[in-house]
Amino acid sequence: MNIRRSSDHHRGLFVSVDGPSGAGKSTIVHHLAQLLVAAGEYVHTTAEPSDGPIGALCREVTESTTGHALACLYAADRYHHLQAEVRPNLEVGRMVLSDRYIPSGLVMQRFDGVDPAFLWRVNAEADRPDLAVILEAAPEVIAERLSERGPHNRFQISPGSSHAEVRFYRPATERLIQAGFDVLRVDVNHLPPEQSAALIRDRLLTFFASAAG
Ligand SMILES: Nc1ncnc2c1ncn2[C@@H]1O[C@H](COP(=O)(O)OP(=O)(O)O)[C@@H](O)[C@H]1O
Ligand SMILES: Cc1cn([C@H]2C[C@H](O)[C@@H](COP(=O)(O)OP(=O)(O)O)O2)c(=O)[nH]c1=O
Repeated sequence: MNIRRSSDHHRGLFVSVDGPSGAGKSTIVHHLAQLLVAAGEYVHTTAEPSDGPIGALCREVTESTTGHALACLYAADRYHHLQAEVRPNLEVGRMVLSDRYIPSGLVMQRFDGVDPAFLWRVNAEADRPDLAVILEAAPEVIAERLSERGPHNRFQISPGSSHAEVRFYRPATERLIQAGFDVLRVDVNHLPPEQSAALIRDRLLTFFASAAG
């Protein structure tokens, strides 16, 4: 099934995938990329923090820095990621799939008590994705997946971190919808990652259908 001719040279679509740590973002982005390539798309997968210099700094200082400083640093990485990697790929017609984007910036720095209004402001100039996917799951489900995988940093080690993350995602998702973002919420409690990816692919198909029609 060829959903769109890649030679059309249209701007690609920008899709972000966020959700609590352990929900399955990386796994789903991997499957989604495979499905889109099989459908004839050129796909560029990426993640935040990015592979660029500011992303490296984010990873280096996440354990030793907190609050507003870290919020600004992740936002700085986001603006640089857009300029250096996301936009250039979109411009040549590739679909860009980002494992974490603005929603993570609205959620994670709340662990350090940063005011949601500040997080919104510092991210306000970042490009709006064509589709912002938010994976949703019960804290017990993601805590279980995280304990099998192992924590990646301080946001994932405290026993209540999964509960807090799920709680922070609710107002962040509502804020995005209120601001007019196209949000797709996917309940990943029971779905295997391949099926979640297929659901997102089907939603993207509707974009191509409406662009063609
Ligand atoms: N739908 C699913 N059902 C069961 N386990 C899953 C599912 N999605 C992901 N996993 C597992 O959960 C763990 C976390 O997945 P990962 O994709 O790394 O999450 P994230 O990127 O959201 O932190 C991995 O060990 C992965 O294999
Ligand atoms: C994009 C972003 C990520 N982060 C954090 C959340 C994650 O703990 C970490 C990304 O590390 P990563 O190893 O990719 O974790 P995961 O597999 O759980 O996504 O960066 C922020 O704190 N703020 C942000 O804006």
